[in-house]
Formats: sequence, C-alpha cells, structure tokens
Amino acid sequence: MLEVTGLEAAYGRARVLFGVDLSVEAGQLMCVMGRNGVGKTTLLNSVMGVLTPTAGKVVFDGRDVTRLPTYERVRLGMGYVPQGHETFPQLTVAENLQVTLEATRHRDRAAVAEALEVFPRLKEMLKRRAGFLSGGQQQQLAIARALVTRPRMLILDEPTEGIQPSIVLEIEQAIERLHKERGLAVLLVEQYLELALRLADGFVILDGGMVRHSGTAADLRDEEVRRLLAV
Ligand SMILES: Nc1ncnc2c1ncn2[C@@H]1O[C@H](COP(=O)(O)OP(=O)(O)OP(=O)(O)O)[C@@H](O)[C@H]1O
Repeated sequence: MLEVTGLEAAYGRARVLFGVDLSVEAGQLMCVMGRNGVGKTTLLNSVMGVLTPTAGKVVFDGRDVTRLPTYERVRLGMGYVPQGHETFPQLTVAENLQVTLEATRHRDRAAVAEALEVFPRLKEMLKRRAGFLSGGQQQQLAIARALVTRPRMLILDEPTEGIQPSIVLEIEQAIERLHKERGLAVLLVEQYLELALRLADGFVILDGGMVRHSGTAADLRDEEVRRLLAV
C-alpha cells in the first residue's frame, strides 16, 4: 500500500535521511522507532510531502505521490496526525471536525459521527474550544480530524508523547480498533517499546537517518533492538 524507496531529506545543507526504504502492506501496522533526533518526524513529513525529499520515491496504492502536495495525498487516503496534536485552539471540537469535513472531497457528515464513535469522550465536549482541552483530548481530536477524511492509511507521529497514562490507554485501544476492526493500515512513530510490542505487525528502527534494523513484532525483543533504542 505504501512503498518508500531511497528516501533522502535535508534541512539546508544538513542531511537527515539517507536512503530510507520502508513498506506498509494494506491492513498492516508498521512502527517506526528510534532515539530522539534520528529522523522519524522528518521521514513522516517527507512521506506526506510537508517536506520535499531530495531523492527517493513515495508510492501510495501504486501511484507515485512523491511530487504531490500534501492535501492531494490526504485526498488519496493518507491521513496524517503530526507530532504535537495540532488542532485549531480557538475553534470548538465540533468546529475543528467541521472545518476538516469541508476540506474533504466526500463532504459526508456521517464521517464526523464515525470519528466521534472512536473517541466517545469528545462527544461530551463538542462545544469546548480545542485550546481548553487536555493534551490527551487534543491528541484524540487530532486523530478524529484525520479520520474525518476517511483515510485508508493513518500516519501518526508519537500520539502518546507527553500524555497522561489514562488517555494513553484510550489512544492505544483506538489505534488497535481502527487497525483490527476497520482494517486501516497504520504507520506509527512510537518511542515506547511496550506499546509497539502490543500493536505492531512490523517495525523499522532508524538510527542516524538510516534504517538499521527491521522485522516483525517478535523480533522487537532482540538485543540489537534494545541497543538501538537505548538512550
Ligand atoms: N526544521 C528543521 N530545521 C533544521 N534541522 C531540523 C529541523 N527539524 C529537525 N531537524 C534536525 O533533523 C534531525 C532529525 O529530526 P527529527 O525531528 O526528524 O527526529 P525525530 O527522530 O523525529 O526526533 P524526536 O523523537 O525528538 O521527534 C535532528 O538532528 C533535528 O535537529
């Protein structure tokens, strides 16, 4: 479903990604792991076209999307939840979802209800401004916004980072349900090994902007994995 080959990215003269290869099959949950600063966010931004790669290719559903703008990738079914649970803080929860719906091609209001089914807690807060939600609730709203676009693949950048444990569990369960029950493919950047062990079908570990290790969830118990993730 997603094929990334030889992806390179840089900020000015500072090269950050060096020939990253990665593939996610339909319905698969792939975890990207690695220490701080190894290039995980840069990889997702390059996959989504937020950042233009300096070399390499991104193919989604058989179509080369490497040069497409981000919004067109979203329309093709790539739902992105960037790091830092971005929402419109001045808008209410309902308005945040509505604004996203209006930017979609399908404009089907049922998509808002479907997204709220995944996070019932948000249903009780529809009139609250997003800026007044807790970090965890904002993360749920950010994921719900991506769901309103009816993605076939969800791309999540550290959705549990800095969030209180009770909501981490809700977010984990939501990702699991979306993956298992709705069959969504997921590309997840996650630092917590335990969470990756519970959710992932496969993983890649980045180090210094390169894929240093990859495998199935069972391989996550390897010594090498622990060494590459150790701080
Ligand atoms: N906008 C930017 N301009 C210049 N350098 C950047 C920029 N964003 C990231 N970098 C650098 O690129 C490298 C990779 O950063 P990136 O955010 O992709 O890593 P990461 O693995 O996602 O880290 P973290 O887990 O801390 O989010 C780091 O050295 C970082 O300092």
